Amino acid sequence: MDALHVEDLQVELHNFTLNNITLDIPQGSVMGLIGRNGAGKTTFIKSVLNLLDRKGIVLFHGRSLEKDHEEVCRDIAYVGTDFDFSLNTKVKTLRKIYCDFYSEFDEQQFESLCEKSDITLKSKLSQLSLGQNKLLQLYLAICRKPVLLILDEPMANLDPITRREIIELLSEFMIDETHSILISSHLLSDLEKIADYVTLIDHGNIVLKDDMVHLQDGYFEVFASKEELTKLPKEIIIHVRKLGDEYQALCHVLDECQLEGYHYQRADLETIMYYCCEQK
Ligand SMILES: Nc1ncnc2c1ncn2[C@@H]1O[C@H](COP(=O)(O)OP(=O)(O)OP(=O)(O)O)[C@@H](O)[C@H]1O
Repeated sequence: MDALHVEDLQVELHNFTLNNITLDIPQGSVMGLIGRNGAGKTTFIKSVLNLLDRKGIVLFHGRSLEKDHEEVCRDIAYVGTDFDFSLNTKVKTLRKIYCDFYSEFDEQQFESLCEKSDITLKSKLSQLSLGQNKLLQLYLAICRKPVLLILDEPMANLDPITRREIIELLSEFMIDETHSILISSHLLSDLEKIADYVTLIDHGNIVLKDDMVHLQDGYFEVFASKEELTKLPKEIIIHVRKLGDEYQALCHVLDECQLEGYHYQRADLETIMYYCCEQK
């Protein structure tokens, strides 16, 4: 069963359209959502959660938010770009709200996570750093014990050590095979550590969807002349860029032997994104 099934999702905003997005997140896996600024990642996440008007099918473990609102809301925890509490709210007030509202909320885990990040229970949100605010949102979400975590840029404003700790925390969350994560991030090296699948959105369209093993092993950047490139099988060439007299191509091969005799290097996620996104 898929933790999230999205089919033909469409969103029309004033100056932006999200076009026929179709994707599945198998239960027990982490889907990374990547794309340039303004590509449509947040719009996608918000529309999946019915925070924006949309067309299409969205099912969480086979259930829809419209028909099974209570169960679906209990199963999902969302960390977005905004935090819906007043800056005067104290951490201990949030702890109480979450304890009252979510029967599964793990108070002890929450307190120990806060302590680790120097977030004191008597602090107001206004007294926390940007990073601590983000961490607090993540801790509240994780301690609710959801089955699906939806995280929009959770690593923004976090230092490299804290980011590692968050990746460990998310990896611990994923030990339970019924858990799944949808995570958008510009920090591709973080996603490379945790995502099982990656979806790349560009100008409101999915331009690439693959699993991380393929992404890390099957994509190569080939440097060649136009004549040399024409000798490569067309089906392995994903995108070509011209730089001066030289051509660079992103190729997807099942076996590196297919590139024998060519000057090439393995493409990381950033390079793949560079080729697949339209230049502005
Ligand atoms: N409420 C809204 N009304 C109208 N347009 C919007 C609204 N929210 C976002 N947009 C537009 O939709 C497009 C996609 O924005 P979105 O926030 O989804 O991008 P993103 O991929 O999350 O970008 P970033 O990486 O910068 O956060 C942008 O052009 C943005 O201006």
